[in-house]
Amino acid sequence: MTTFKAEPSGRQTDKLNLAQIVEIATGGEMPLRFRAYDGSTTGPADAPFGLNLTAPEGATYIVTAPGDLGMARAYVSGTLEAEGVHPADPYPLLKALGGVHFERPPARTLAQIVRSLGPDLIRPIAPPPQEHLPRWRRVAEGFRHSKARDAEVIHHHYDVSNTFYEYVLGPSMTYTCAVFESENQSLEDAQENKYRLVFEKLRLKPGDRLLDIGCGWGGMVRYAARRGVKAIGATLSKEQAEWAQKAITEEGLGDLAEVRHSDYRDVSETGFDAISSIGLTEHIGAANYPSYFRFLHDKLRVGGLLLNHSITRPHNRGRMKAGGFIDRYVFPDGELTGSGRLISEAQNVGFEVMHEENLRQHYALTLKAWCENLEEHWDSALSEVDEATARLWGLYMAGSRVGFETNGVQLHQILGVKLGEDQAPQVPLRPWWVA
Ligand SMILES: C[S@@+](CC[C@H](N)C(=O)[O-])C[C@H]1O[C@@H](n2cnc3c(N)ncnc32)[C@H](O)[C@@H]1O
Repeated sequence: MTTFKAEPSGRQTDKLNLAQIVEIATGGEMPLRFRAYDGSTTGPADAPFGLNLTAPEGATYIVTAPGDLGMARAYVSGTLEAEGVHPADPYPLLKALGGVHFERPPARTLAQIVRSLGPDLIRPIAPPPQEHLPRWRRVAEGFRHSKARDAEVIHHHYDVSNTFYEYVLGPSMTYTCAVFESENQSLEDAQENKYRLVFEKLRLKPGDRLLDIGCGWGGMVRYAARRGVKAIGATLSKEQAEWAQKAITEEGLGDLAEVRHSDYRDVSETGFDAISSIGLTEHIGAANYPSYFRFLHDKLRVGGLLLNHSITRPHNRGRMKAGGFIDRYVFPDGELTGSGRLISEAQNVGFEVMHEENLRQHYALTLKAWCENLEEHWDSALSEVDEATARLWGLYMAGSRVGFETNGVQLHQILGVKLGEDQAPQVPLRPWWVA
């Protein structure tokens, strides 16, 4: 790779073309082919993947919102085209870009860039105009996670189209990390493994009562009901609840299973034998962890078990918000912390934490399978959602896969048990499930 020189043109007064600006932004280590509408090019000409900046609008997105937000806006607007990859799965391109250190250039170089782009490009610009990509209002901490705001945010992500999710997720309609016995196992089998693992960790048996919060399309609820467990699921997504109730009826599980369109905080029943929370914690915000775990503790009988399955950070320091385009377009208000923080918060309300398991490699495989599904059903998917939405989903799933592979994020299952006043042990001596 060539090494970037701070003054590629030799004189600070010279105007830079778009390729030179990209060279500066990537520290001279552009691993992809890059070409722009001004005719300039950079990066290795024989690289298998490339980026093509087709219009000034794309340049403006990139320069006015530095980092992944601007790139993502340009990409979903179609003014930054990826070459050599399918839009359902830009993973190879993102993986190559993952090695680039985007550095802020020195002030004089920045001034030169601004001069080069000119006032037309350095101007405020609305985000891509697609209606389905609302620009999320930033709200102050105290207003995030009100029931109304959470309902709005969940509606945005989950009520896209059940059919679109069927294409991406496959028949299990499970939108969380699967558990793979081998890299070649099918997604369907791996999702079944995950449900079995949760079911067994929770020591469920016929006649028990399970509460599944953030239940999605009801996969866990139906798995448990098929095995004689009375299961209630709660989801904030109306479309999910309708889909799940229909599936419950069609399978003849109506006596045992129920999925409600409801905030988990509105579940009034108590005395559950077990609670599963699979992919919900990411949505609730770290400030709410104490009330979240206290609520779940209150809902269990003594000896009842909680299985908390969620994306985590690999450490317990620093910022928790996803930031960038994920925060703006995919999971507004989502927050991640390390598993240590989740375990502490569960312990602080009285759970005895018995076990934790990190499944990060499994989430990378799950995301790979979702991208493959989207690619296979691309044309049909485009009759359900517009192309910008489909491209956005491909981008965020492939980017998340890179995140799990590079340990930017992890996935933890945490198992806790509610003790009685005497603090007596409530579970067998050794783990009772097959890993
Ligand atoms: C990533 S999905 C996981 C769905 C499901 N557990 C699965 O594994 O497929 C997250 C779920 O959390 C739900 N959710 C988020 N906030 C919620 C809340 N406050 N109350 C109830 N459900 C919520 C969403 O509606 C969605 O069903």
